[in-house]
Amino acid sequence: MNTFDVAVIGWGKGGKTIAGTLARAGKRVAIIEQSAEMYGGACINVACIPTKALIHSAQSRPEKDYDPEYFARAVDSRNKLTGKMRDVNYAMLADLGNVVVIDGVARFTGPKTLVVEAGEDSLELSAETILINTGSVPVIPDIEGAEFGGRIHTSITLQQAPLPEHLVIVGGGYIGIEFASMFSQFGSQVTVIDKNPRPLHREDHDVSQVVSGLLDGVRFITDATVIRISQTQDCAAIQYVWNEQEQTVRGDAVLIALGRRPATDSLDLATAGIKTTKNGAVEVNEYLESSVPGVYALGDVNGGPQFTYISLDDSRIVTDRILGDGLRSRNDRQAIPSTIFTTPPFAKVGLTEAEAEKAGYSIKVASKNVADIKAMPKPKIVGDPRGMIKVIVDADSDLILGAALIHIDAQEVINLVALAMRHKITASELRDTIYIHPSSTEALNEVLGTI
Ligand SMILES: Cc1cc2nc3c(=O)[nH]c(=O)nc-3n(C[C@H](O)[C@H](O)[C@H](O)COP(=O)(O)OP(=O)(O)OC[C@H]3O[C@@H](n4cnc5c(N)ncnc54)[C@H](O)[C@@H]3O)c2cc1C
Ligand SMILES: NC(=O)c1ccc[n+]([C@@H]2O[C@H](COP(=O)([O-])OP(=O)(O)OC[C@H]3O[C@@H](n4cnc5c(N)ncnc54)[C@H](O)[C@@H]3O)[C@@H](O)[C@H]2O)c1
Repeated sequence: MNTFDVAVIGWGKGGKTIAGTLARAGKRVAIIEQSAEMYGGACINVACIPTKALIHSAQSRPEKDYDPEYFARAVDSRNKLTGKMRDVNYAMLADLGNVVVIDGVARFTGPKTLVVEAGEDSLELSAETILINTGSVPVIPDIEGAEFGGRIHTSITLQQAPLPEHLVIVGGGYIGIEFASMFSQFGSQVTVIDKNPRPLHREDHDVSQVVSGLLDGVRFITDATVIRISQTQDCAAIQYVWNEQEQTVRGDAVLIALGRRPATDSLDLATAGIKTTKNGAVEVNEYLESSVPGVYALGDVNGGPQFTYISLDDSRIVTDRILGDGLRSRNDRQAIPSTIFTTPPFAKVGLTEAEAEKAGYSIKVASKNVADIKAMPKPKIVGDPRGMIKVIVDADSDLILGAALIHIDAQEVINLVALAMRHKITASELRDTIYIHPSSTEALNEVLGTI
């Protein structure tokens, strides 16, 4: 039996960060990854970075026509970028004297013991501290014919397939909207089907409407129940019920984007006595420790918000637990921003207007379309004055409760608003702050001046 101080299962953002930190602090660390194509985790290989590289290529293309060769070149240059990042990520751990990289699929054989299997080979190991960082996998819906393969894609396989002429996306959430925006800019015809009355149904009506409006030419079918997906050599057919009538839409590729669930199937958690929640996440306390002391779960696998920066923050909590004073916890988290990388991007933080009202706040809403904001020249300079800025303010305390920003640079400006929320900087203070000109942030002077 090989013995380590720490075993990390999965090379995700949180796991790789903490593996390096603990190794540098003198711990003997094993990092176990099931695929050599995934050294560095989902973010750099198949998720955040490659999709944003493709989005950048799509945005850089002024034409709107269907151009599969341009797409193939964009995929090729994206693959070169991710290949380089994978090599750098591998070396960051493999070059550390205290780290052993183990290739294979890990599963528990006891609370502190694992077996790693790779083909015919297997390796047993034990560690006092085990960090589960296995990420998430796409949800497969209970819809007839909804099996990945052929013309039916996950967000990962679609990125490597030929450019579809007509892409049908089932699910109008983060992935659905980002991919609809990107593929329509690559020249594909795109249809999005969602079961809810509108895409991004958790957002305020006006916000969801402005985001949908950015997606030029994309057809949205909402309030629809998909009942069957089938494929032939020529096309895929998606049958759905809308307004009590059965309808069919055909495309040459289908993307199923109905959420992602924690990747725990391969781990045999029950053998170790590690409890899971009803959606299969590792059940953890606020310090991310599972029901077995010394076994922690970081990133998507613990059922928290599915973002790379949350996995990174999970690593701060667990590092503090192992090397620090152990006080940091996920209860400290406030105002977590997120961005959907449409063109221009949609960034949000905190409560929507509807959520704030439901929570009983007395609110003021500062809202303006970007085109009407006089003191916001940046979008006009770059030629894209679409979008809106909406900020929800607590009328009693003047604190910001939430914001939705849809404009050039929104993914940057949202970090400022989130910081203001965390540090209780009031809306009036944000309104009266000096900002760079010309920038997108300076819009806050004017928009917050409306309330
Ligand atoms: C298309 C797409 C775009 C996204 N874009 C963004 C974005 O722009 N910004 C953002 O913040 N988030 C984005 N996300 C979400 C983000 O990718 C995830 O939240 C993040 O990567 C989760 O990281 P993690 O640390 O949980 O683990 P992951 O990075 O998922 O790593 C888990 C690793 O564990 C390995 N593994 C699994 N089981 C085993 C096992 N039994 N044994 C050994 N190895 C195993 C896997 O191969 C994988 O490498 C996106 C997601 C998708 C799908
Ligand atoms: N830019 C980013 O940060 C980024 C980008 C992509 C993904 N992600 C992460 O990945 C996660 C997963 O994204 P996702 O888009 O798969 O999930 P999601 O939860 O964001 O969206 C799922 C969508 O599917 C719809 N839906 C559910 N069941 C349906 C059905 N049977 N028929 C039709 N529609 C149905 C929902 O109404 C919702 O709009 C996100 O929650 C996010 O955390 C982040």
